[in-house]
Amino acid sequence: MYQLTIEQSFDSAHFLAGYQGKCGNIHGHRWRVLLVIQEEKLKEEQQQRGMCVDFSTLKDELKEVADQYDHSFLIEKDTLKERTLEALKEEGFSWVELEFRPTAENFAKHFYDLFSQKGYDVARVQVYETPNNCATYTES
Ligand SMILES: Nc1nc2c(c(=O)[nH]1)N=C([C@H](O)[C@H](O)COP(=O)(O)OP(=O)(O)OP(=O)(O)O)CN2
Repeated sequence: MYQLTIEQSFDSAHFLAGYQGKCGNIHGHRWRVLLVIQEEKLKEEQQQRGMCVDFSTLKDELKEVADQYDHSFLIEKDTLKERTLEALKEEGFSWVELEFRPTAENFAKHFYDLFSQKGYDVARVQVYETPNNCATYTES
């Protein structure tokens, strides 16, 4: 089995709704996402001969996803008042509404599912929320 690992990152603000402690306040992270995909066999033809998939293809796909969150405010759906969102909008701030609480675990599963849906055999996804804190999601 061959495995490829690709890393991308994004800088975002978030808070954990309902969290008793400092992470309940708005704060920022540089989120590092490590995507590991696997293949039994390498491609045999043309450009990708001897590869599972071209690193640059995978890197671009992960960057496209990471860029959706970059320099944004990640808000779990229904956790801020409508008038707070209106005020953010008036100030010209942008945010991304998430269906899940923005924890490292939930992001790891989110990226796992996304790349599985794209047709990759995803071995695992690791999300570093800080240099020392990392969550891994795998199904194998
Ligand atoms: N299992 C999880 N625990 C926590 C998560 C998470 O995603 N999964 N997230 C948070 C907070 O977002 C927090 O910012 C990160 O944790 P923490 O270690 O408290 O952050 P720091 O490294 O900045 O803490 P220092 O005390 O400054 O070292 C909380 N828990």
